[in-house]
Amino acid sequence: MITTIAKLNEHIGEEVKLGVWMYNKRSSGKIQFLQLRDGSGTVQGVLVKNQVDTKIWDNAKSLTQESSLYVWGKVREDDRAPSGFELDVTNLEVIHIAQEYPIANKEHGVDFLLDHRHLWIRSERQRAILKIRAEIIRSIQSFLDKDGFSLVDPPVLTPSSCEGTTNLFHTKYFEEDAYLTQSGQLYMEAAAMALGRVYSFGPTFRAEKSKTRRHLIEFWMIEPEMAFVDHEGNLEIQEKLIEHVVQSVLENCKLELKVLGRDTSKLEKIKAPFPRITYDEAVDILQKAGVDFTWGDDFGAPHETLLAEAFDRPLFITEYPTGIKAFYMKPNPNRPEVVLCADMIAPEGYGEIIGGSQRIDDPELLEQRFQEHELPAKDYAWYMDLRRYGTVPHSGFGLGLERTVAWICGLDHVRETIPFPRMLNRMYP
Ligand SMILES: NC(=O)C[C@H]([NH3+])C(=O)NS(=O)(=O)OC[C@H]1O[C@@H](n2cnc3c(N)ncnc32)[C@H](O)[C@@H]1O
Ligand SMILES: [Mg+2]
Repeated sequence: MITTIAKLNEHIGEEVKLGVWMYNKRSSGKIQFLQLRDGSGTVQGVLVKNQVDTKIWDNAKSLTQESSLYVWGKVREDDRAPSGFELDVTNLEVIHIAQEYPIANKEHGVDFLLDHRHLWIRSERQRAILKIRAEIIRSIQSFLDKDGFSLVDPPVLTPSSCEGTTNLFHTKYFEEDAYLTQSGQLYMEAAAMALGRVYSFGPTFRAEKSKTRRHLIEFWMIEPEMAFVDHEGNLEIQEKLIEHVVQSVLENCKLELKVLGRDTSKLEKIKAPFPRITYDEAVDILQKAGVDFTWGDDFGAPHETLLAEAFDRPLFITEYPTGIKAFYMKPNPNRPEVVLCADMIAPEGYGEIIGGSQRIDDPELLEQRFQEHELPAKDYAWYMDLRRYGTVPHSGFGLGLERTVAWICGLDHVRETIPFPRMLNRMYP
């Protein structure tokens, strides 16, 4: 019966059949060692010349890197093997002899690997990253579903902006102008008035002409939105969520974290509550550290790194100046020049992974913000209705999936965190 490498522990001593690709091999003349993978894991197939038909031996010899085959063999425990098992091969059937594989088992440049991303994702490292990405998604949804959140899907084609008009992706919607969504938030606010606690999970788009290790043009965001939850309640949900996600990856992705060589002791420390400093306190820290920084400016990556390095878990920076934040953010009632928002800054220099805030729930103030931000009221008439018909205090946040994956995996660049990265000057493959 055909099984998978991940389930070999259920078949110790048994003869099994696997569908695999051979990603490497070595031979001692009388024994061939086939490095096999099937997407669920890797195992070494051992072929002994005098124990199989010549035809099987020759078929094995003909295998090239990434050739596909069925292989039969007896599962044998071997604690020297990463998976704990080896396969004593008794038969094999070639499915396809791969052409000369472009990604040889050696170093390649980033652009070459990105040009071959459709093949690069087969490598053990990239597979490990994508498995951890999948676990992060699973654990986020599990946490939110258990906490009474409902998944709601916002539109991707939208008539207006949410996060400013400088990085909108414009397209045509028949005769009308349309924009790829920057954030599902505004629609999540409508959904929260219907279902209480909701979240969206999907691609979002920012035409940002910035080539940094944190920015993608298309990235995936999880956007929870909660009716009757205030600023502090928002932070508490975020820190519990991140604690749960990190613990889930530590529990369920041990092998993948080992493949990446990730120092998991740093992840073990990620426990709520997370430290909170205000924007004012952050400015004070920077200025005392000799950084030339003016109140009212936004933080850049170096500032976030310096501020976070004093902490071993994510840091909330709260209450930024109203003037540098989005139109929808609720001002602090006692100090209107700052808003009830927070960025969550990951440790180890990974920067902002979450942006969130309490939303303006006062109709007059929101009308005023549309004028201040020169936003066409007609495009937001539906959004104003949320304040005309039973407005309530509500808050939410956007978790950037790729930046979270980069931090938890300990990666240098977000391009490895998404199956097919869209970056400045790259939309292929
Ligand atoms: N529902 C909400 O309240 C979300 C809110 N409307 C929003 O979009 N906030 S954000 O612009 O800070 O983006 C949120 C997160 O989205 C990530 N982000 C934001 N922009 C990017 C780019 N360009 N590449 C990768 N990741 C990005 C990053 O982790 C940010 O913290
Ligand atoms: Mg932000």
